[in-house]
Amino acid sequence: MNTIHTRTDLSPLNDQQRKAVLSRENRVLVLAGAGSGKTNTLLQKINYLINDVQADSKSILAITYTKNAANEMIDRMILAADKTGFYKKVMETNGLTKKEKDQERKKMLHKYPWLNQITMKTFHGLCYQIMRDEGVNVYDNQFKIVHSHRDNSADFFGNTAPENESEIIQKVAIKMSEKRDFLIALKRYILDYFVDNIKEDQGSLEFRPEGLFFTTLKGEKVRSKSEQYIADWLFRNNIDYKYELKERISNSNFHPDFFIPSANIYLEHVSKLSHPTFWKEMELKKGGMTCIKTFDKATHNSAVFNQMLDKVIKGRISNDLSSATVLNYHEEFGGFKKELNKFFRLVLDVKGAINASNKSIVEISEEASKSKHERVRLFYKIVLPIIKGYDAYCVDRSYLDFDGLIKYSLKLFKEHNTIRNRYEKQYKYILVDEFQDVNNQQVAFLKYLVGKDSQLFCVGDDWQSIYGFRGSEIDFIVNFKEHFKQPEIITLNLNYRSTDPIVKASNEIIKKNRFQVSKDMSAVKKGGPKIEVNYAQLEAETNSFIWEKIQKHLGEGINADEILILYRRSAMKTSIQKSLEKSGVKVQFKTIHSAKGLEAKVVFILGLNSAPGGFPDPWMQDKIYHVIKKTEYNTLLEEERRLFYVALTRAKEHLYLVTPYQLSFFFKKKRVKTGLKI
Ligand SMILES: Nc1ncnc2c1ncn2[C@@H]1O[C@H](COP(=O)(O)OP(=O)(O)OP(=O)(O)O)[C@@H](O)[C@H]1O
Repeated sequence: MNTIHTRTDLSPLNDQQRKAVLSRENRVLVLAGAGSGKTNTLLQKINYLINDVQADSKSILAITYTKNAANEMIDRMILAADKTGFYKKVMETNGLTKKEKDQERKKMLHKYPWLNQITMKTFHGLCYQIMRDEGVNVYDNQFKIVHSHRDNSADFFGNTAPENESEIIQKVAIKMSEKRDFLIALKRYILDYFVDNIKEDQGSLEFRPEGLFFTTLKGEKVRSKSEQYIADWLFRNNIDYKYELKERISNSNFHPDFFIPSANIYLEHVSKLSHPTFWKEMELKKGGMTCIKTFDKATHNSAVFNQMLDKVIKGRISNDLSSATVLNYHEEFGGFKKELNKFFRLVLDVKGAINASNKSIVEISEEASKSKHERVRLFYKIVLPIIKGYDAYCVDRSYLDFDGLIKYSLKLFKEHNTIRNRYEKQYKYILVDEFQDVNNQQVAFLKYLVGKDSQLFCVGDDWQSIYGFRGSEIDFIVNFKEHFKQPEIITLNLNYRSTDPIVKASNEIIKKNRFQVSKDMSAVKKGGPKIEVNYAQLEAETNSFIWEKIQKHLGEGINADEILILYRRSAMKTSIQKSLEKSGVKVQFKTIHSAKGLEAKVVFILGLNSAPGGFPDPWMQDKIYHVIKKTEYNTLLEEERRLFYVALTRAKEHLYLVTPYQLSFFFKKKRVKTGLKI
């Protein structure tokens, strides 16, 4: 490339990075693999716009995916501007709290007004600003922000609602549980799918594990789904019963399935798997007791079964059953708090995915009713009314949650062209980091915001798109030119972060994906140690492998905070984390999803076995999400591979792939133990 004289020092950049910085095209996508300096390029672009294009700082908008990323961007801009080295020293001061860092950042921004005037925000932060200034046109201007269950860090300057998303969703469910039927349906769902963990392929009647497996509404365990049904029916009808009560008639012990004291009858449920009931009946007869038999066949149709129970049991009870006792939410769920919290987390994630999609609640409800899995159908039957209740609760109190911020900003732009024009005119340069993670709503918003003559400068890596389950659409980056007309697409091919073996291995893995933009990444750092793969029969063996390696690297002078242990599910790290903590070694533990953007000298990736719950486990994504977005096995597997790519590329020098049990099929036919050759 010919030397171009610029006020901004672009000499540290490589040719492609420089090309991106200098581009004057209106739509630019910088597409590149991990560690290639995308964020760096974006920051230099801002410097170039200010120093060379002489753009007004107020006309620059940089959008990041997380609040932390926005702060990091601001920090990097301040560091570049502060020639005294003061801010660098501050940042390097050990033990500064987040609050103190925020204060220092604010002070520095005052020192550099041009920097202060650049808008560097997340989509939510930007929409908050827009709604605060113009929201009165589409919403109550006294609105309060409801914090997301995932991110409580955003600061809305005293404009935060007194309750967060999680608290509201539970409040709504509690209110709805005043209706007995709703409470019972919710409890049944939690017991089946969060306590008993029944899987969708375990057909409700045929699935009959040994022993007492199924939890009844009353809270005890019974042997089959049919028995559970009978127990629940009795509970719902407020009829007291004893399950498998030990009886002794004429010298022999036996356990009739149910005894109902108020009717003085026994109930025996008969299925193909039941032991013969003949002698039990004889014994009961001898004792002058009534025994009623119910049959499995009848339970296939719940209406018929209900009718039968109504007839044979209610008729024999003298009590007035109409005054069923009021069930109390807190009492009913007292013993299942953990499971209930898990359920609500899922509800909130699903709510987010629905909001990120283009589908309405009605469409989701129709789609869900067609699911072949009972678990999925029941989930939406219970959850969609909760989500509706949540939305109504927020509107009543002028609350806006993160999804609401973008939804109403979009509405504002759609319905108020003059306002939209004003923003379009203001932001002449719109830069978006991590573009692979955008969802439908965010792209719709961008399309309103970016004017014909403004520059949209996106950077991202389709190989690192890992939030499909939350609604991110990889298609926006892979098929960028279909969404934004005539773009210039620049690829960066050099990885500055990782050594040669790491870059080669990660390329090799990701190339197996079909839906991707192929890129040729190569390492700037040649040489470097081989990747080590360790698998053993026992978890204790893999743990001692990790332990020894950590000791070795600490001995070499590598800091503990340069050692990162990555996992897909928290169960994978529990035992090793415990033993490291006990010995006082403070390495970083992160889920792969939360390690995005990080780097470390030494990285361990745990749990690499392709068993259910391992990694990869494409079916780990709950089928509940398939209602919002149809997803096939291969698509899910590709996302798993991208997740693995993100994990691999966090490592700068030493990379260890570790698992007890069977090794992942990500490595089949590769050499294992040590010295993986890829
Ligand atoms: N031209 C360059 N010369 C030397 N080092 C560079 C250059 N560009 C980037 N780097 C370094 O490479 C590393 C990765 O850069 P950066 O974090 O910007 O990459 P990225 O592409 O955003 O990474 P990822 O997508 O994996 O999060 C950083 O340490 C950065 O300083």
